[in-house]
Amino acid sequence: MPLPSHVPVLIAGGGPVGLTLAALLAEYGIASLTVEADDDYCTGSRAICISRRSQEILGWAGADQPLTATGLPWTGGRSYYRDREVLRFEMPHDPLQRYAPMVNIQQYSIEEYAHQAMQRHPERAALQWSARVAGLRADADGVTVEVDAGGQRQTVRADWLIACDGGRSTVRDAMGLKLEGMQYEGRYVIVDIEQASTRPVERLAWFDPPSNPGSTLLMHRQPGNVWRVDYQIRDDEDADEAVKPENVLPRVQSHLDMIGETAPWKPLWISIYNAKCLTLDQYRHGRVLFAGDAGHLVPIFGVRGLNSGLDDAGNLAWKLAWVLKGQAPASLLDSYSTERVHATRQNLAYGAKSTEFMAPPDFGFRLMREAALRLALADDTVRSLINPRQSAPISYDTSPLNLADGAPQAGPGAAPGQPAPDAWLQDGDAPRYLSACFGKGFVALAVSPTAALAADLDTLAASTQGAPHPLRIVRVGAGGWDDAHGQLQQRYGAADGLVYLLRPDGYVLGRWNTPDAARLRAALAPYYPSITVPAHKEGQA
Ligand SMILES: O=C(O)CCc1cccc(O)c1
Repeated sequence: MPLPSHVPVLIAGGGPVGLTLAALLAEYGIASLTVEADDDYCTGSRAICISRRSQEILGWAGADQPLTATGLPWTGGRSYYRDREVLRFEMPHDPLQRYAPMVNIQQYSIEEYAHQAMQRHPERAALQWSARVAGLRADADGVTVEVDAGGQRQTVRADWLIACDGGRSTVRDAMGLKLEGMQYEGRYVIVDIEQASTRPVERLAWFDPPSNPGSTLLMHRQPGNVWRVDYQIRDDEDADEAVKPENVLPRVQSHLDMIGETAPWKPLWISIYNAKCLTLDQYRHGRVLFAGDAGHLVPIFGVRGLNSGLDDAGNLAWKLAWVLKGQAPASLLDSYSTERVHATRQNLAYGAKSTEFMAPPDFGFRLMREAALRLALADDTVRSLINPRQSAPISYDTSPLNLADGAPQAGPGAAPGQPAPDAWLQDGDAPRYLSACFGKGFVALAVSPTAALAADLDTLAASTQGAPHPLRIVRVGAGGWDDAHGQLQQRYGAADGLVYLLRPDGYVLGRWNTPDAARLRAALAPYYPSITVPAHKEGQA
């Protein structure tokens, strides 16, 4: 198939991050072409745990419904040392929440749902299978990309190239860039098996279990009676031998016997893994941007891999849209790199801690783990050391986009740079989730505004109506939505007159107490060219 000679955005890599980005861009009215080297969705279930934040992001793309319908929600887990339970944990959740804290589903399903979301915009989101980037030349205005597709080399000129082509990124290689960091030596065999079971969905971990003495073993349930089993192999084991079915099956069987799962089972997919903490130090290189594994490799423990890649897509989509629609200068994309490199460094710090527990890299870590596990048998206070530190959205504390905090007394939970907490509100009888307002334009959340403030906000919103993604006002109290469950009060310290400006990706840009119109205009002018800020007069404060 002939590829277009020019596209606004070329996405290299049609995995879950690339396809989600394409679907988000299409929602924002931006056309993209995604090229994927394989001829179908991935094989093997690969990433399996989708965080609440990732579910929200997939929701902006319109890909959350099949995920919620098929995925297996879970809220916590249990860990065992030898044959005794040493930890039972719950992730923060309440029955009013829009999404479960975590949903288990095979990566290929995420790819399929994101692709389906793309297909709702056939004019804006094209996917070419069996097409790989073979070379590129970037300049100040765009990137000329050589693509091998259907046995032919074709040239595509892209205004922007987004590398979502995974850990072995050809874009990264072509640009001579290297991931920096470290790798752990401890290796895990990853096996998917099919077995019917009535066991609840939760994270299960065994340290030194009688079924596999000396090893650590994880189990996660996935849809379709599929179980992910990860187990650590000994340092002296040969990797090629370790993944042979004749070596894998007895270890899995021994574990199933131990936990009393007696139904017939069969292996579906076998792989091997060692934890890596690697990143580029910048995700923007002129007209080329990196997202997901192409830019960073994060340990699986704590499930930050795919989830951080989807966060990249959520951060990048609105910024690219704003730049491409002429609503913001290209320098806005520098903040993508600053924010997401910061997030990766946090994720790597958490991931490293989890890995040091799951695959202790030396005698010292092994000894510490042994001590923690033994103590945890008797002492509740030690149990937090065993907690897997599950993925959570990272705050952008030092983002250049954050505005000075005008309402610190409202508490730290929704300060500028924080992921905006969700809240279940009521619009008359209709329930409304605040998070459902994200993924479009900026949102001004106003708590019981005075009549003058409400009028200022309405004027401001009206002045953005011609923009591709206008400002939306969410008024709570005083004739607006109702904080019926007290969640806004609890999470936003919602005193009368507070105004929060929330970014399209659901991060807090700024907050103030009864701000005047000039302050709100100044805050939003960088994102809405129709909002003008009067020139600063000499001598004015
Ligand atoms: O529960 C954990 O800490 C890791 C779960 C997981 C995530 C992705 C792949 C995999 O094999 C296991």
